[in-house]
Amino acid sequence: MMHLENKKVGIIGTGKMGQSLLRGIVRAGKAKPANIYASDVYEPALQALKDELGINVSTDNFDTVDNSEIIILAVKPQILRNVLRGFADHINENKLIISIAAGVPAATIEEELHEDTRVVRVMPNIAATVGEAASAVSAGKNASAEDAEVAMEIFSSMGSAALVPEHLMDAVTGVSGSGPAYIFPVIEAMADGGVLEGLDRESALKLAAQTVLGAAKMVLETKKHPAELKDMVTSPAGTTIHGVHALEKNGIRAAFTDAVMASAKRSREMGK
Ligand SMILES: NC(=O)C1=CN([C@@H]2O[C@H](COP(=O)(O)OP(=O)(O)OC[C@H]3O[C@@H](n4cnc5c(N)ncnc54)[C@H](O)[C@@H]3O)[C@@H](O)[C@H]2O)C=CC1
Ligand SMILES: O=C(O)[C@@H]1CCC=N1
Repeated sequence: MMHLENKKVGIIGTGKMGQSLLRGIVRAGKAKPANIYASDVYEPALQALKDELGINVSTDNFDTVDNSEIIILAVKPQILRNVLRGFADHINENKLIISIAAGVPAATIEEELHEDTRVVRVMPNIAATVGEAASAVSAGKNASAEDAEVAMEIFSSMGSAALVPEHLMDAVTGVSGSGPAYIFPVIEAMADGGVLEGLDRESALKLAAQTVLGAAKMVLETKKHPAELKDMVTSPAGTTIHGVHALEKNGIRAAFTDAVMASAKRSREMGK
C-alpha cells in the first residue's frame, strides 16, 4: 500500500470537496505537500491553501495537469466538460484521472480526453474533512487494478472506501455522497427538541451529534442488524418506544428512502 509515495498529485477545483480532499491527503501523509498541485479560478482560496498546507497552487489548470501523475477532478459536474476542453494534448498514458463529479460517467471523461485515458470515478462525501468519508470507487475501462488501488489508498486514508461497479455510483451518491446533508438536519432537529424541553442549544447539539456518531459506530462495530440495536434501546412501555412510534407515524423510513431515491435519480439525470 505505498503506491503514492513520491507520486505527484493534482487537484482541479479547490472548493468544498477539493479542499476537503487536500487536507485529507496532507493529514494522512499520503503525498508530500511539495508533490501536491492545486488549481482553481478563484485565487484567494488558493493562496490560503498554500499558506495552510504548503502545497503548490495556480490559477492555471495546465500547471496542475502538467505537473501531476494523478489528477483529481473536483469541479462541478455541469462545467466538467468545459474544464476538460484543451486538456487532451496534456494527458498521456502516464497520467491517471480521478473524477469525483456526481453523475458524470467515466466514458464522458474518456470522450473529452483520449479514448484510452485511465479514469477512475470516486464518490466521496464531505466528511473527508474530518477523516470519516464513506467513498466508493469504480474503474473506467482503461484503468488498471493498480489505478483503482491508488484511488482506494487515497480515499481510505480519509475514511472508508469500497470498490463498486460504475452503474451503482448513482445509488452510492444517493446514500453516502448526499447523505451527510440528510443527517445534519436530523441532528439540528433533535437538538431543537432538546431546546424545546429545556436544554441549552450547545448541550443539546452535542448530545444529538454524539448520539448519531455512537449509533453509527454501533452499526459498524457490532455488525448487528439495526433493528436488533433499536430493540436494545426500547424498554417495554418505556420512553424510547414512544419516540420511535412518533417517528414511524411521521413516515421516517419512507422519508429517508425517498431522499436516497431522489438523489440517485438526479445523479442519473446529470449523467445524460
Ligand atoms: N460537496 C459535496 O459534498 C460533494 C461533492 N462532490 C462532487 O465534487 C465536485 C465539487 O463539488 P463542491 O466542492 O461541492 O463544489 P464547489 O463549488 O465548492 O467547488 C468547485 C470549485 O471549482 C472551481 N472552479 C470553477 N471553474 C473552474 C475551472 N475552470 N478550473 C478550475 N476550478 C474551477 C470553483 O471556483 C470552486 O472552487 C462536484 O463535481 C460534486 O459533484 C462529490 C461528493 C460530495
Ligand atoms: O449535491 C451534489 O450534487 C454533490 C454530490 C454529492 C454531494 N454533493
